[in-house]
Amino acid sequence: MPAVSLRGVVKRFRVGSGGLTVLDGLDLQVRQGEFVGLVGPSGCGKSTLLHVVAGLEEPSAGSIEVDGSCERLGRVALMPQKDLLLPWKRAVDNAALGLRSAGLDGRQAAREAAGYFPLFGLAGFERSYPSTLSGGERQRVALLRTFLAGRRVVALDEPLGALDWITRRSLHRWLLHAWQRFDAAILLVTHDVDEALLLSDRVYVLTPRPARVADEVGIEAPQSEREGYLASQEGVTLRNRILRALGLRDGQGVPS
Ligand SMILES: Nc1ncnc2c1ncn2[C@@H]1O[C@H](COP(=O)(O)OP(=O)(O)OP(=O)(O)O)[C@@H](O)[C@H]1O
Repeated sequence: MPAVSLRGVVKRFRVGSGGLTVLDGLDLQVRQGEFVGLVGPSGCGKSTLLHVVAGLEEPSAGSIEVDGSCERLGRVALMPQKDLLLPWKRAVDNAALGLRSAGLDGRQAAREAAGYFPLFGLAGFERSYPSTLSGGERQRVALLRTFLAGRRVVALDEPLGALDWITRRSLHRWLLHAWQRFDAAILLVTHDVDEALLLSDRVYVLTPRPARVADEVGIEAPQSEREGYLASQEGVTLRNRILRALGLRDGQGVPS
């Protein structure tokens, strides 16, 4: 049974006196424990897709199942694009919010959350307030909070979008650790084709709004060997295929 299954999903919003079709017959699947990337032009409907998967929005047509159930609320941990930490709570208490949403009391949740700080490279920062953390550290706390919600499906909306590439590369490592440790199915929205290729088992490429699947690309090489793979002829060909599906010509960034 797939972790996430979308069949013919359509989403329309009412805008003024008219309607705006954002998702237009999407078929998409995420297997148990799979890491799936989602790339597409700005405004094509990626966040809307995650909201629909998480049960925050209902589709106008089509069907969605998470772990074989149409009831999605409470089955998906969503990290929205702007996932702000609560400034008045220490890092450990921010991370513990994930566990509290899973039903643990405050003290127990904080103790358990603190146990994961070393895994996320956050040892020593447990009692720090968000304002004193770097951007990368804050995102790691937010990622930890998301994983600690204990859901089998994790939906991440551009979690690293605001960070520089060096910081992002180190966070890719933490993200892959967390994926393995929590054995979750991940749906990751990113603008960055290289990020999608470095992390994902499979990448869905979406068309401009209304979003449809323009291409679906599987990546065979294990994540630990991706850097080398992406520099190989096969990796370059795959990257160019995604850029073409996005309407960009062979890495030149020129719309075709
Ligand atoms: N609640 C809503 N009501 C009306 N229109 C909406 C609503 N939510 C999203 N939209 C519209 O749907 C379209 C897709 O938005 P969405 O945020 O899903 O795109 P996106 O691909 O995530 O964009 P970006 O990559 O820039 O974050 C946009 O045109 C947006 O204005």
